[in-house]
Amino acid sequence: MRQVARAARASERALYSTARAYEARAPLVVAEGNAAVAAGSHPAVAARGFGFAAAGAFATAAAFTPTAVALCAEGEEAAPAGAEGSAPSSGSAHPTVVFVLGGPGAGKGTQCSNIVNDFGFVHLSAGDLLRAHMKSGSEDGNMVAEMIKNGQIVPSVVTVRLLLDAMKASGKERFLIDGFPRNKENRDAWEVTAGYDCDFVLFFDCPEDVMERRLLGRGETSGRTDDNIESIKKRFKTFVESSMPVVDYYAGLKKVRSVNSDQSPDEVYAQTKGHFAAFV
Ligand SMILES: Nc1ncnc2c1ncn2[C@@H]1O[C@H](COP(=O)(O)OP(=O)(O)O)[C@@H](O)[C@H]1O
Ligand SMILES: O=c1ccn([C@@H]2O[C@H](COP(=O)(O)OP(=O)(O)O)[C@@H](O)[C@H]2O)c(=O)[nH]1
Repeated sequence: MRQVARAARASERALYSTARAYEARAPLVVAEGNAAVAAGSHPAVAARGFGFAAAGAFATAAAFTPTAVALCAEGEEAAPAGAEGSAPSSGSAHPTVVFVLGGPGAGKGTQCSNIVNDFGFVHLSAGDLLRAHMKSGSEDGNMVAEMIKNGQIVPSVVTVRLLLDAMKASGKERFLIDGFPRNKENRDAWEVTAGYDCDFVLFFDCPEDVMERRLLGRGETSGRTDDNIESIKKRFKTFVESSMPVVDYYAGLKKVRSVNSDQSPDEVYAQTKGHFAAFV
């Protein structure tokens, strides 16, 4: 444990210099990133005061990764992911966060609504937040719109800020973060910016042909620019190449609670709620 803590502190010092070097190169973006940090609720993170840039996010995330891993390793030792259905101990220093992952159309949103009703979680869909942001007339709205249509992953600086703002605005302590993190950069940025990792990942496992049928059905009424066959194919590719490695990463940490979502909604929920027994 001491070794891990030392490694984390060393990485943190390295992170701080990286962030400072970065700040010198991109002051405007860091200012935006700091706004995101200020919106977050974790004091240790606010004290660090660093930011991400849309343009440089990928390179920067790579520089941050050792810290994220060190902090994660430390967190794991201090607060293990726990057995099925276990809740974090009371007095936890951070909110309860469950990342809800699964392919497009796997049924994440549908099941999140059920969990909200029964277990008092707040449901934050990263996709819904991005779609609202895109329609809000924001400066980067066009970029977000284009990326969603093409099934690409919006830079973390945008998504993490939207999520942390929404969490803060809710004033609540239990969150289902639906459809995020979608790649390694998202995951690293979350952990560094929020200052803590998720409690566990709820993963909906569904075959691609089933998801495709559902999405085409949803597309008849959703009005979404990406519920069409061309965008759906791109989203599947992004899911396999970028998002599944995140699920695999958490599986390696024994943090994934998996549900077969190729069943009726009621059957899926019967399995899903078993993972939340500790939150009644
Ligand atoms: N278990 C299920 N069986 C059949 N249809 C489903 C099931 N779960 C969700 N759906 C439908 O499939 C579509 C995609 O579900 P949704 O919850 O929006 O998925 P996601 O949030 O993973 O993209 C919606 O039209 C929804 O009503
Ligand atoms: O953290 C996120 C969540 C969503 N998206 C974008 O929003 C789209 C729709 O995501 P959502 O979760 O709403 O729908 P799903 O693909 O799961 O049906 C994705 O394809 C991405 O383009 C993103 O970039 N980052």
